[in-house]
Amino acid sequence: MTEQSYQSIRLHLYQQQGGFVCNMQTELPLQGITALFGPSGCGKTTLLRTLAGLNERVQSSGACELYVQDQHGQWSTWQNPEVFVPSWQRQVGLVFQRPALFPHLTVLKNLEYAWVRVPKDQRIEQLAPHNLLQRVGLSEFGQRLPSQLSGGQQQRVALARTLASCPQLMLLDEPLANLDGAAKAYFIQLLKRLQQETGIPMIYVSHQLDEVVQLSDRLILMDAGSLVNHGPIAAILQTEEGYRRCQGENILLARVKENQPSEGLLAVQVADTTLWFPEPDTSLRKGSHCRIHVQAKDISLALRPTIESSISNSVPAQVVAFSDSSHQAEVRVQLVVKAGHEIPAQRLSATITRASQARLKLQAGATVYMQIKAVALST
Ligand SMILES: Nc1ncnc2c1ncn2[C@@H]1O[C@H](COP(=O)(O)OP(=O)(O)OP(=O)(O)O)[C@@H](O)[C@H]1O
Repeated sequence: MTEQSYQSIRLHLYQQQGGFVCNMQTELPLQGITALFGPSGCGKTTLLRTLAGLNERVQSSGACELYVQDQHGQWSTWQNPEVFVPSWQRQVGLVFQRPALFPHLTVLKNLEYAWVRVPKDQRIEQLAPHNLLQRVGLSEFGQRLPSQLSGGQQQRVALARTLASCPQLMLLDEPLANLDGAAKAYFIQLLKRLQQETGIPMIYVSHQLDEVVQLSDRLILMDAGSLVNHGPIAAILQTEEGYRRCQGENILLARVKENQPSEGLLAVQVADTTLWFPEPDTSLRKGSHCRIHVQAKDISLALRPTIESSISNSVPAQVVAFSDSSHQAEVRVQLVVKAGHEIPAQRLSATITRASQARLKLQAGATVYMQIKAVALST
């Protein structure tokens, strides 16, 4: 929808705060949703605040050079020893853990507050307050005060208000942290849809791996103040480092074979196997590539293809190795699904009990059949 969005960021940040040292030097493409993922205290918020223009004082205790590339390929400076562009001039939208809405303004007026501050020639009609309220499913709630909404609804208003400022980049700091299961699931789907519809790149901070894997297209792995790796999430999970840090979550690359809205089922091709699963998104076109998410605990292993089972998805794979899981009675089986025609061989993990490992006499090199419940798969 928007052609006004930033393309990439170039950053060199050196910062000491207490005993913590943040040292990052990178160029980050801005495409789709990028998750900043790493353990607590690794510097995710520090990086996000720097991008947002909330880290001006770093120049006195460290160094920061930050440049942004616009849609025409032009670079401009956001921060260096001579220049500091304040947050409000960066055209970035911020969403935090708490919605921070104006309590005395109605929902609609909260959105209008952001919209009227956008210069007329920079406004994107689809991001006008009424359109946004509809997009976040709150058309009926425009005249309510924030206090008359649930926490999940308030967070949707906060997201809509940020979009109403027509930003060229969205920065989100754990926006799901205070939401319960149902509100979280709704928000994840909403965020994915809004990103695809608006084309505005988003950088999203989280230390919840399942959230990150469901939501993001790209992943930045962080640890102890450094960037460990970054790239498309499926590629990162295939690296040794990504696999180790993201154990328990799998992304499979697949090609859409059939999308049957009447039965609500999607069929995708992975290597020579077809997987079926319920998928609400009927916009996925036949022949297009997609990514499938499945947790290691939702994959069981069999030595032969099973018949007469409610589990219809069975994918042949080869056992590569075993690694310990967090529970002593469990083991993670590293598997490789053989290459398809267009998609390379893919590594993933299944969690089973040690008792099952012994019973099946599983060893490296064995061929197994991964049984995956359809309801455990999602795009
Ligand atoms: N104002 C400050 N003064 C001193 N140390 C700070 C300050 N702000 C943050 N830190 C330290 O910097 C480190 C990085 O903090 P940051 O908030 O960026 O981490 P994070 O990865 O976002 O963590 P979390 O996931 O827990 O939110 C931490 O060790 C923190 O204690």
